Amino acid sequence: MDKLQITGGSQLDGAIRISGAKNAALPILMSTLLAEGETSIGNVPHLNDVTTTLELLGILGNSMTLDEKMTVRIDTSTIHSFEAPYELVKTMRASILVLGPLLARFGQADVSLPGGCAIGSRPVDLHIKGMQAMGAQVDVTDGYVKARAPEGLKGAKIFMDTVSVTGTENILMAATLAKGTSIIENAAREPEVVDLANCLKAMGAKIEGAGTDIITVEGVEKLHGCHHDVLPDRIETGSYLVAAAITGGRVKLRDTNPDILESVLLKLEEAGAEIKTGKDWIELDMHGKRPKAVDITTAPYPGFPTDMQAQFTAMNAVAEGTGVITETIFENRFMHVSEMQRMGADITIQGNSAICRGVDSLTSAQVMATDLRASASLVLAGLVAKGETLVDRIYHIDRGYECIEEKLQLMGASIRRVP
Ligand SMILES: CC(=O)N[C@H]1[C@@H](OP(=O)(O)OP(=O)(O)OC[C@H]2O[C@@H](n3ccc(=O)[nH]c3=O)[C@H](O)[C@@H]2O)O[C@H](CO)[C@@H](O)[C@@H]1O
Ligand SMILES: C=C(OP(=O)(O)O)C(=O)O
Repeated sequence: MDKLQITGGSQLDGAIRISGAKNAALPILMSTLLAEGETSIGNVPHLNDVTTTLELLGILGNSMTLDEKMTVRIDTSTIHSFEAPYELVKTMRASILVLGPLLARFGQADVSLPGGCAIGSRPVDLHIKGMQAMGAQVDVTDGYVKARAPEGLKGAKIFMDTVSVTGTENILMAATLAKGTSIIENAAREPEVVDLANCLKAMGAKIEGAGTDIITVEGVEKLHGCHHDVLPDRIETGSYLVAAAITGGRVKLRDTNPDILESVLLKLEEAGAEIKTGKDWIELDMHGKRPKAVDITTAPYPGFPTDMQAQFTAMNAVAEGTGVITETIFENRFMHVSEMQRMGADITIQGNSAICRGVDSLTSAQVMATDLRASASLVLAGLVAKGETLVDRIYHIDRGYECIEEKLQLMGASIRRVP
């Protein structure tokens, strides 16, 4: 199994391009199931989760082509299966996103239950309640969500008890082909939900309010193919900004969007970074300084993203002063802390908070990644640790970071993939 070997100590300095967002690409690729004819999706990131998604769409019977620029063309006219099997769902929870589109267009969907994962229990009850509210018969048996709506779905008013990103996306996709009007209240406002809504609108869907907490959908009879480019990955962007900040370096990130990263940019400024932005670029310069510790509380968008929490924990671990990180979205998202402690970090967990007392330096160790962002945070810690850090189980990283070692090398990091 591959590992990442990092020799700490280089101050990063360079410019790189940001890829399309994993968390937008996955629902958007799933949304092509709703469209009759061919849809093409551009700026798709080259990630393991994308490969899994294409594999799943292939199992359902779609014909697909992929060019060297990562534009995916999907033709749904040959769909012949309505089942997302356990083998794929267990490697990628976002597979649950086939539920809404298959049910809305074909009146049936069998999706393996994703189950829990390293960061928490992650139930899908809100997805199921949404489909039931639209008139589907849903049974959870043999480890599968089995949903039927032979007469089609009906528009409904749906209140989300908890703000759920993929829950909102699943219900939004289902509502596009339901008869009548659906209103999703307490909807997720994440930019990836807006990007999905924009793609659905290009297919002919009637949607208002995406990006607010009330989304209204007027169901239509059919959706058609379209072209849509996936928005830039704000979490990849944030991760490389922290990589520059933690090493006292500087970076210019291109093909990104500063407008969807406000909470993260403000925290980096509080940590002492100088930040400049343009329409599609961000420059961060730490001027060789050590970052100052910051307090963070994760929250749904526009709050501070839980997917950036581990990276800021790494930065606080070597920052000046003490920073408190509070995780409010997932119950078990501090798996990186015990690995950072093995590298000499002074972090204590109290309930859902991590109290980080910045140390002068970390020391290298062999560490193990437990989930995607935990893995990224260990790479960041490795960039400033004395000696050679070896990050194991990097298949987690390959789920969500395109060519991470090449991008870090371009910024001057000493990192390589080893067997
Ligand atoms: C593919 C994708 O886009 N993944 C993102 C998505 O995950 P995902 O959409 O799975 O996360 P949710 O927004 O649904 O989870 C938010 C909270 O709601 C709870 N919940 C969710 C659904 C449900 O039916 N019942 C329920 O109780 C979850 O356990 C969690 O505590 O949003 C998360 C929160 O920003 C991010 O960390 C993930 O990177
Ligand atoms: C938790 C994440 O992804 P997923 O929901 O796909 O597990 C993530 O992107 O950090």
